[in-house]
Amino acid sequence: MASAAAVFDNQNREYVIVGGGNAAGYAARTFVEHGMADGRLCIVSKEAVPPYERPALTKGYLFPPEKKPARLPGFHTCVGSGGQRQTAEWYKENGIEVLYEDPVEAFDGKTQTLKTSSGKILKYGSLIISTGCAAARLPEKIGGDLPGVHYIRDVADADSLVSSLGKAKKIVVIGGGYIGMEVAAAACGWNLDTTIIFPEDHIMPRLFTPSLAKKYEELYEQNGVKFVKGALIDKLDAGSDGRVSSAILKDGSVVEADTVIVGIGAKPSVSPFEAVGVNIEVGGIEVDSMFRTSIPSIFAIGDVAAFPLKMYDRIARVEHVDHARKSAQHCIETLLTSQAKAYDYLPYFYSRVFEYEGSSRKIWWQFYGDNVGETIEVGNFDPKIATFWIDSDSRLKGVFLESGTSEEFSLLPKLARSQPIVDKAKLKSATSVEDALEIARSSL
Ligand SMILES: Cc1cc2nc3c(=O)[nH]c(=O)nc-3n(C[C@H](O)[C@H](O)[C@H](O)COP(=O)(O)OP(=O)(O)OC[C@H]3O[C@@H](n4cnc5c(N)ncnc54)[C@H](O)[C@@H]3O)c2cc1C
Ligand SMILES: NC(=O)c1ccc[n+]([C@@H]2O[C@H](COP(=O)([O-])OP(=O)(O)OC[C@H]3O[C@@H](n4cnc5c(N)ncnc54)[C@H](O)[C@@H]3O)[C@@H](O)[C@H]2O)c1
Ligand SMILES: O=C1O[C@H]([C@@H](O)CO)C(O)=C1O
Repeated sequence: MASAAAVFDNQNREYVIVGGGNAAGYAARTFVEHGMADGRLCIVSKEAVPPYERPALTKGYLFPPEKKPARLPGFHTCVGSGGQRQTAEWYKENGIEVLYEDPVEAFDGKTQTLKTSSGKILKYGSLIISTGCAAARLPEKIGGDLPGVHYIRDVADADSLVSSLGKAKKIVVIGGGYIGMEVAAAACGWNLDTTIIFPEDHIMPRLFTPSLAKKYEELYEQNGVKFVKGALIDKLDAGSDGRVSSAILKDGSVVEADTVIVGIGAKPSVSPFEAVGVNIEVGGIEVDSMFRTSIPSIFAIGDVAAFPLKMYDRIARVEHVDHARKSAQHCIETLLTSQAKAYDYLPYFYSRVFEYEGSSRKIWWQFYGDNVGETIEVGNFDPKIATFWIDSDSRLKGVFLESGTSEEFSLLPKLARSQPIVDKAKLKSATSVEDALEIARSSL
């Protein structure tokens, strides 16, 4: 590609964002807010549509047809945080060039050029890598690519899943993390026979305590969902029609299924940017507190960025939308204003399930901070429950709340950010979630 830039001089771009996902949408907004988008910004996207709020794909998108599912253009960024809906027209009106379905396949840092799959050569002034993650897959040799086996990362995946759900009777969900929990709850809305299979002994092992997980598992069981815990998949088998027909577990047991949804984690999409510098511990492109990589004028944001999590003094990758939004805003603001402001992120995760009309119980939870130290759980899940993570110095490090009011939820980031010393005995003796939150508030 060495001479490409000279040949394709008309392909010069001042700012290029690679990846048209959640972070890209918020980055584009920040360019517009600073009057720096018009004729100067180009987004190179693998997908066929402008950036959208990815969380919707395992929530409103999977409502059954009669329960008014969410569809594009309804949830383009930045509506998820109460902002403007940036449709394809919005990008045009703001003079932003978007190349659709044309992923970047090659990168040359010396000549500052990118090559897309259609063969376009783009020379950039500044490059923002926002390629996100891709779903981890089960190997092809154990049936990971059989018809009827689904992964869910983008709207095309979600469309394919919806068409399978319409015909499905028995579904198997592999993985007990976010996708597993959200897709299994969605399947209840379609009245499908649903089994979740995962290797750990409880759901959401990265965040939930065993006791918290038990409450949610019971709710899923009341909705008819079956759990197979501590189990690994040996292979997925196909029926005579070539479609998946069962999951065979390592212990030899067989779980029948006409549709399988795999949610076994995500991998940062670093290719073709490996040379920019990959962090070996957490994966992803390594950046500093202003999202600058090791190469001048190249930045990385969102799921793919391995950044300094200042509060906890460690390098982290965060695969959640709040960080995608905030990292995008922070990176573009510091880039365009030359303000040397360090990103100081407070981790925030949430989920909402059983939201469809007619569901017997909606659930919605939020977590802020770090889930380290001992835990104190308050409440019976009727509907509220709270968990507090407290370190050996009695500092509150993390807090989880189910079914809070907006006022209660707004207390959580204050607590997790300031990490007050709490009276553990008093917190343990709290008679209700409201009481526990009041005790925590009074320690601020
Ligand atoms: C189904 C689902 C539900 C989720 N729900 C929640 C939730 O409820 N709450 C929450 O906090 N988080 C949730 N997340 C996580 C959240 O969506 C991500 O953290 C967020 O999308 C990250 O934004 P991003 O821009 O970094 O990556 P993405 O949004 O994944 O965007 C990356 C984009 O880059 C494109 N791309 C990749 N490689 C190339 C290339 N070489 N050239 C061009 N384009 C490329 C991809 O196709 C994609 O469009 C969910 C994720 C999924 C998959
Ligand atoms: N509400 C949310 O924040 C939300 C919702 C959906 C998706 N997401 C994001 O989407 C991405 C993918 O989600 P996910 O649920 O797949 O990842 P995850 O990391 O939350 O969960 C993966 C789960 O897969 C299981 N697992 C791992 N390896 C396995 C294997 N070989 N066989 C069987 N099971 C295995 C484990 O039970 C683990 O909990 C993540 O980045 C996640 O943060 C977030
Ligand atoms: O952050 C989110 O954005 C979407 C949706 O609210 C957009 O309309 C969604 O389901 C989230 O959790």
